[in-house]
Amino acid sequence: MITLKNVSLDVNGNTILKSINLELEKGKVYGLLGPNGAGKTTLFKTLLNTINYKGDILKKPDNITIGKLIEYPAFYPNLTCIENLKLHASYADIDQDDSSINYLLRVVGLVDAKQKKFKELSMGMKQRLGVAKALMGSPDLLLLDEPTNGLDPMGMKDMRDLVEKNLKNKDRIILISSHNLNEVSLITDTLLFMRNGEKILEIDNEEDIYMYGKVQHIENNVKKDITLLEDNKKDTYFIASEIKFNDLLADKDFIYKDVQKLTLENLYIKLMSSDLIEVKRHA
Ligand SMILES: Nc1ncnc2c1ncn2[C@@H]1O[C@H](COP(=O)(O)OP(=O)(O)OP(=O)(O)O)[C@@H](O)[C@H]1O
Repeated sequence: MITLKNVSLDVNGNTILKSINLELEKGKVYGLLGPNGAGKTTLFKTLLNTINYKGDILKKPDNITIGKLIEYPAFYPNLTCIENLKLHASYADIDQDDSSINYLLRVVGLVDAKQKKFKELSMGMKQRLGVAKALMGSPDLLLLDEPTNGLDPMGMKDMRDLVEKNLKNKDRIILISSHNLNEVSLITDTLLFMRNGEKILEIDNEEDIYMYGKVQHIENNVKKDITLLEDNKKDTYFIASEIKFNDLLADKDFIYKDVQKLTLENLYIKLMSSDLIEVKRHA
């Protein structure tokens, strides 16, 4: 488990990350969504401890290992896949013999291309080699920053299968950032929406349809199955999966108004183009 408490970053007076609170649990895949400049890559860098942030990141156990694919995968163009991975293993002081490197190449579907030079690989193959590098040492936390960037639909599906079948396991936390909402919704357990350096909503990724509207009579009760959102503190809104919302309708203590169905894309647009932000609950 990794806990972020009030993680913030200011650079030259600009807020890059704003008081991020987050709990990452092992066995789960998290999707990080947000527009260009929202702070997704910077959040990865705080987890990697490569930038000076304020706040705390608590890791249990504290020797959690991290694998990363951040920005464009960097390899030597004239070396083969296998040579690149061996070189990285020696730089990173990770004990990898030939059979474990071959195993990694098999996991990412590159075993037939292992003697190809990096510069000869397709974009999708390069990304998968980047994943193989990230997987070295079987990390507890895997950070994948836009792993489907530049991939065609087949490449995206390959990456999705790779995450679901080979990367996800009960002991690992996976955090994936992407601009591709469909991809993210297909492979993640939890969606994290970021805007202007702030985590504005965290929601279980259960369905493609979300119910959204205003909610009243929430002050004295805490509804577990809805996420409350505030818009400039004028009104309280809610967001819930369709199934949960149908259960909630039976509870007459709550009044829901202006309810509409939103696709993930519509939800994203609404969150990014308004002041909506998740309300902290009093548990
Ligand atoms: N080294 C740096 N110095 C100053 N500002 C930076 C630095 N790196 C990033 N930023 C700024 O931090 C903000 C967040 O950038 P970041 O790369 O984390 O966003 P992102 O959500 O990953 O965006 P994208 O979707 O384009 O990858 C941006 O405004 C960016 O200009």
